[in-house]
Amino acid sequence: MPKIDEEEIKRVYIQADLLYSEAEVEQAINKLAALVTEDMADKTPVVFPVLNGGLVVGGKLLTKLNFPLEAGYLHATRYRNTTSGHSLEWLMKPQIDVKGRAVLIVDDIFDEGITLTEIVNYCHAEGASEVKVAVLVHKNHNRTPTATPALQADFIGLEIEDRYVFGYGMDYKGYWRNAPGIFAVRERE
Ligand SMILES: O=P(O)(O)OC[C@H]1O[C@H](OP(=O)(O)OP(=O)(O)O)[C@H](O)[C@@H]1O
Ligand code: HPA
Repeated sequence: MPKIDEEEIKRVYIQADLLYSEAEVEQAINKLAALVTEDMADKTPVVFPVLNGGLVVGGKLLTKLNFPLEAGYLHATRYRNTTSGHSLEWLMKPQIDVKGRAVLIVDDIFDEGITLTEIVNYCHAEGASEVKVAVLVHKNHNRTPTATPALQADFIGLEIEDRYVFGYGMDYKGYWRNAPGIFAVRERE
């Protein structure tokens, strides 16, 4: 395990640009809850936050969904605590049977969409009757690989520009998932 550069981790936080304050993010989670409730309140869904990044928004969203649902989790990673994506590695597949069920996947960020595409395809292959996706943040860019089917998130909290971000579950090299807001890493000048 390479030793972490604590100075770099602290510097990145100090120099980062705040894109959305804690209050703005909390408001976005309330909006997500309203959108999900309107669509799924009568479907007794199974809700799976995607660990690690979906831990914060998943937990915050769950207590705002005031209708019958089952909550589990799944764990998949593509960036492995770096700032660029690779192939998806499953660390834990859903442990609740999704056959014939409406499923809600909750994640922190839709970037290239590869992670959520694979998870949605997996749930469909396991027999889910429908699979919806809620993300706290959607990143705007044109980098999506052409091989990726054009999955769209069904419920989006906030739109962000094409910068590497952290906070509210999103990490910078494994750190700052706890940052109280959404911050963009400052590019080197
Ligand atoms: O749209 P994509 O380009 O596929 O990227 C989005 C995914 O990347 C992050 O997970 P990561 O692989 O970093 O694992 P983590 O959740 O443990 O941070 C994030 O939590 C999303 O799940
Ligand atoms: O900008 C990002 N930040 C944190 N995690 C991510 N996973 C994909 N894109 C990002």
